[in-house]
Amino acid sequence: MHVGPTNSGKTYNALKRLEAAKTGIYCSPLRLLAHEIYSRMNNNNRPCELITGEDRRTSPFDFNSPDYPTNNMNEKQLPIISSTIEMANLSKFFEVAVIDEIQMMQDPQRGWAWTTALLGINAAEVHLCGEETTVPLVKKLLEFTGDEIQVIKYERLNKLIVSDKSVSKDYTDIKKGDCIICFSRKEIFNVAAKIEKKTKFKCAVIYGSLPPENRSLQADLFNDPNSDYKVLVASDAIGMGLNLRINRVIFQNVAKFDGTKENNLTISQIKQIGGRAGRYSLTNDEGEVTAFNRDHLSVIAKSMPTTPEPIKKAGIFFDKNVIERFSYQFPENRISEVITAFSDCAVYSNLFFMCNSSGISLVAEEISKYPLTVKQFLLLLNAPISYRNPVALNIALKFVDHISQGKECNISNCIDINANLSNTKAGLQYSEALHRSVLLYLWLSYHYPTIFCDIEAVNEYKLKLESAIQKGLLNHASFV
Ligand SMILES: Nc1ncnc2c1ncn2[C@@H]1O[C@H](COP(=O)(O)OP(=O)(O)OP(=O)(O)O)[C@@H](O)[C@H]1O
Repeated sequence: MHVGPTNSGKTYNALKRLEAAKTGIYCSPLRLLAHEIYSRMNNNNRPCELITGEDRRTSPFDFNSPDYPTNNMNEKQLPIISSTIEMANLSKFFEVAVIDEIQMMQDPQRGWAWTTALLGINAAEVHLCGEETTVPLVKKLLEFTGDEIQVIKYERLNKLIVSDKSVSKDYTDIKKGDCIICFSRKEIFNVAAKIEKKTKFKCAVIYGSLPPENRSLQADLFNDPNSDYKVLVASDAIGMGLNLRINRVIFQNVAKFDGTKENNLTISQIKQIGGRAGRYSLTNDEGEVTAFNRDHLSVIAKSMPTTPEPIKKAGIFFDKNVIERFSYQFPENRISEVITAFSDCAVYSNLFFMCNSSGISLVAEEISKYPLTVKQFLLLLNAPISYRNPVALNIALKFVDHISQGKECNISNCIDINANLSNTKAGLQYSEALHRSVLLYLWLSYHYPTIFCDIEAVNEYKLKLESAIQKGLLNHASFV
């Protein structure tokens, strides 16, 4: 286990070991990070394949070519795999597996994917990277599997300091390399517009519902020393995966609205977000963390040196095959009812918790209106369907309709791909919803290749959407 604070080289060292292995897999928390490792490995002459829900790519090397990469024994290297955690191959044997951000086992929605990989991956050496708070739980779980564990502790590569004074609320103290952390899309655009008005800097923006491709483009704008985008305004979506040239993190707030109420940020969240300042290899200066509000700053100052409580439980989720067998016993009930009953009745040890199935229940409710087989129904419950966004949900249901009828689905059957994509606030939101639909189409194409076979048009449209979203983001000053 490689444990330590953010920016301490945990993943870097685990990946060095993976690169040298004969066979191996990297399990990523994010699609974009899986892509980054895929590109980085192949650029380092280490053949690598990519497997995510939406994308599969072979290594760019030709095995029969004399230039095919070899190891120091002059043997041709088998490709390693870079995969998203949910897609991790649990049946193949690997010499080395790397599971990144292992503390995500405690995530209420996706935690099950880390627990399943930890307990199920078939490798001689498994490298877990993440927070030290996960060590006691991992040790307990490994008592059941009989694995040996070695814990390697890391220190931050760059110094990180907490400012002794807060930043002026009128934004006049904003400097190049600052990153302001806000907790809603609306607030991000408001703050970015004010900073652009009060200072000479332009702002790049990053938030959770932005497609990863656009997050990456915004990160490039901010990282490029020759661009005017010297300031970043972002949500906590920057906590994982992106390498950013941030010198100073400024918290706009230390509480986050969850849809019903405001929750104070946890110590672990404050450390993870604050730790993004002063990323080693991008900025060699020390990082700094501060806030606009003095009370917020004292919360941050208390949190940064504090060790968070160890995590106590790992997420689990039901197995599709079990639900399928269950559902045959209750032919009178809808599958959504079977799932709810299963979640309510499941008994498990206190080392685990059942991941939140409310999103799945909403999707189940919507798709139960279509004549699907049990297998189709259960597969769709795992699909990335955006049930909260009416535009994306409506398109998803058109896809479901095609599946239920076994009818070929061209993207233009479900989306007007020739319609203008505007760069207004509403236009940006609309393009973001369409992008989610396109990703769903690609996800479905791997499960129903004869129904969702319009791949070339979809990939072309995906690029068009990313370009429209980028234009919308550059126009953010007009949103407020
Ligand atoms: N020995 C090294 N030589 C060169 N660069 C390094 C070295 N160790 C780490 N880095 C670079 O420092 C940065 C942070 O490293 P890494 O991503 O491994 O940190 P981490 O501890 O996994 O942090 P996080 O949890 O925030 O991802 C990366 O850009 C990485 O490439």
